[in-house]
Amino acid sequence: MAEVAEHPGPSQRSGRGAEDVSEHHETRGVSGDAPNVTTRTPQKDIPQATVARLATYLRVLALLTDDGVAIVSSEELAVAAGVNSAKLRKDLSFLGPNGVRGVGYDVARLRARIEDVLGLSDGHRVVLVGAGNLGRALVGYRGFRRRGFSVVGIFDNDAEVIGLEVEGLRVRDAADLAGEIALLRPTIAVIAVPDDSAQQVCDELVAAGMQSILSFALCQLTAPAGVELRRVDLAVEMQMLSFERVRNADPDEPVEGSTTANVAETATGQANESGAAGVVPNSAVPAARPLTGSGRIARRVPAHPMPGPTGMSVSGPESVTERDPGPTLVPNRHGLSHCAAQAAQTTSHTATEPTSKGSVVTP
Ligand SMILES: NC(=O)c1ccc[n+]([C@@H]2O[C@H](COP(=O)([O-])OP(=O)(O)OC[C@H]3O[C@@H](n4cnc5c(N)ncnc54)[C@H](O)[C@@H]3O)[C@@H](O)[C@H]2O)c1
Repeated sequence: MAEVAEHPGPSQRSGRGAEDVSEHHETRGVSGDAPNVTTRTPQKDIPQATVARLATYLRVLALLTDDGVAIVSSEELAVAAGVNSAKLRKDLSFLGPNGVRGVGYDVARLRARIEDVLGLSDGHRVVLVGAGNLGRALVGYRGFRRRGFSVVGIFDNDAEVIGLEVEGLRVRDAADLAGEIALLRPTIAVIAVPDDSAQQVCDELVAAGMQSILSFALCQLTAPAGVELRRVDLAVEMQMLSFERVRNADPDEPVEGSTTANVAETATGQANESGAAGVVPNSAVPAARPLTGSGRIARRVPAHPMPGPTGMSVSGPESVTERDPGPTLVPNRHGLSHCAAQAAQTTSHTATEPTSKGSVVTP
């Protein structure tokens, strides 16, 4: 938390910018003076981009709590979250009055309020289907539990995997999915099976009553209306980084061991010095640009990044500034042909793709 303390640090006293918190004052929700959350903000009124940023604020608030910080100003919270303070105040206005003019936000109360709005107050029970490389890494990541997501069941259909213990959980037989889900009462299901099994698993989860499904399969899945289906593709995140890296390259500034021509070749997939299309030798890779560069991702990085525990990062700034390494991902051994066949019929929301209204548009 040293980063927060330095720029300028949240404290037990009111911080700079605390007076700004009075900008948001909606009549619904809790009063700034009320000790308890009594009224739910209608979640449907909150834009999805704001929801994604609320999750970021929540992460920052959790770290502040860990550090014993009781009050934080809007400016301090904004810096730590990597957004500008006006946007933060606008986001928090959806929660109703929370801050106190000249004082700031009560960290515990704001945290509880955001958890309430995000539906996290009671935590979530998560089941995961596919106890392979990815599934085991996800189950092994303790950050989920810290953030209210407890994996209560893990399933597989491989006889050699069923019965194995993963992080204290016995891998259950996927054939028993429906009955086990009725017993386990999960609120979220995660799909980590190969692409050619993903739709079938999705259908089984829906049939078992699951209404919130997160899929790591690369192919797009379909589900009935009323089922919230989100997809995470870390490769898309890296493709976006790749794009930003190329876009941020200054054509007038030669980079050691490289030329602007190299950059252009990388972007277009044309042959470079090595003679291989789209492959650039290490020496030709341009140096990283300063975070203050003109690129969209670079602009979203906080001036003073705050590391913190994160889960499957599908959002903006925190994915650049994580403290915890998160799950270790192992390359998939399956092809993509199945996905291509399904690409035409999609209903899933893609958490990481730029076309989504999802969390990629965080600050
Ligand atoms: N979105 C991402 O960023 C990302 C990253 C890595 C992997 N993936 C995807 O995650 C999936 C899993 O990858 P992996 O490397 O863990 O694969 P893996 O082969 O190591 O594990 C897959 C597991 O699923 C099980 N399985 C297969 N069919 C099943 C079914 N019908 N019901 C229950 N279990 C079943 C297998 O027995 C195996 O244990 C793949 O689709 C991969 O493309 C996505």
